[in-house]
Amino acid sequence: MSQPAPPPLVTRGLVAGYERDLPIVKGVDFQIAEGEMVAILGPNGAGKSTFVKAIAGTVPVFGGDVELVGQQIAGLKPNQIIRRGMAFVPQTENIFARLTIRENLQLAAQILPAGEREARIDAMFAQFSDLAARPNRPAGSLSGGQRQMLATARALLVSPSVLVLDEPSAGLSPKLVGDVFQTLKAINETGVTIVLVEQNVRAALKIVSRAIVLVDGKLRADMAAEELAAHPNMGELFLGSGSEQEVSS
Ligand SMILES: Nc1ncnc2c1ncn2[C@@H]1O[C@H](COP(=O)(O)OP(=O)(O)OP(=O)(O)O)[C@@H](O)[C@H]1O
Repeated sequence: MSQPAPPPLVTRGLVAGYERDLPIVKGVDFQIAEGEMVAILGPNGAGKSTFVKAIAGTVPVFGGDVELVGQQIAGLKPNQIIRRGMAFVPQTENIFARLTIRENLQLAAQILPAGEREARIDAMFAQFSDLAARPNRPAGSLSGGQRQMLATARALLVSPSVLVLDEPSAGLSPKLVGDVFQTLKAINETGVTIVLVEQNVRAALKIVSRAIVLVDGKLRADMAAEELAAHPNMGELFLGSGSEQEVSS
């Protein structure tokens, strides 16, 4: 009998932060199945961004494992992680404002073999019609939603199997949040596994199938999106008050 394929992304006891003696992420176990879309939720300062940055290799990992399709990636550099199939869209500084849309995509495409770059850029223009409409426009002149689309297109250029986004809706109007989330849902439906950090809890729970809640760097809940949305103690879950027990479905 053949072995089942390893999950796209797993963390085991992940400890990470900015100083070794002051960890922000304090031993988080997380797993996502192929094709799943999962939100990382929690109060301000809970360590959500630090968690995904550690997975993406932009914040130091001090302990535990991160596995991408069964391969250990903790401690690798961001570019090595991208080459193994995981792309990360940071919350800020995710595009080059002074460069045009096309130049932004060309820069991201440098990681690909030369012969594949133009075809992948064309594929992104086919997928993101707003970007294709004016490819020579400076990225700095785009609206917040379009910038987020450009940052996402830069990440998708490398055909990742896992896409990780840090607060893709930050700073956007409710209408644009809806547009960005629908685009992410459509990307997920093409088979890309997605992990996203979100503050916009209600909107996020409408597009993901599952969510985890981090409080003070620890896993507080891991449950189906519908169940979390209907949870009678959602406020308590997010504040981390009440029982110190992990809440399970
Ligand atoms: N570059 C940094 N250097 C040192 N500490 C940092 C740095 N970035 C974040 N922190 C600290 O790490 C903790 C967790 O921050 P993090 O941004 O991961 O939380 P978060 O859950 O994403 O919060 P928010 O929703 O407010 O963005 C906070 O106490 C924060 O001050």
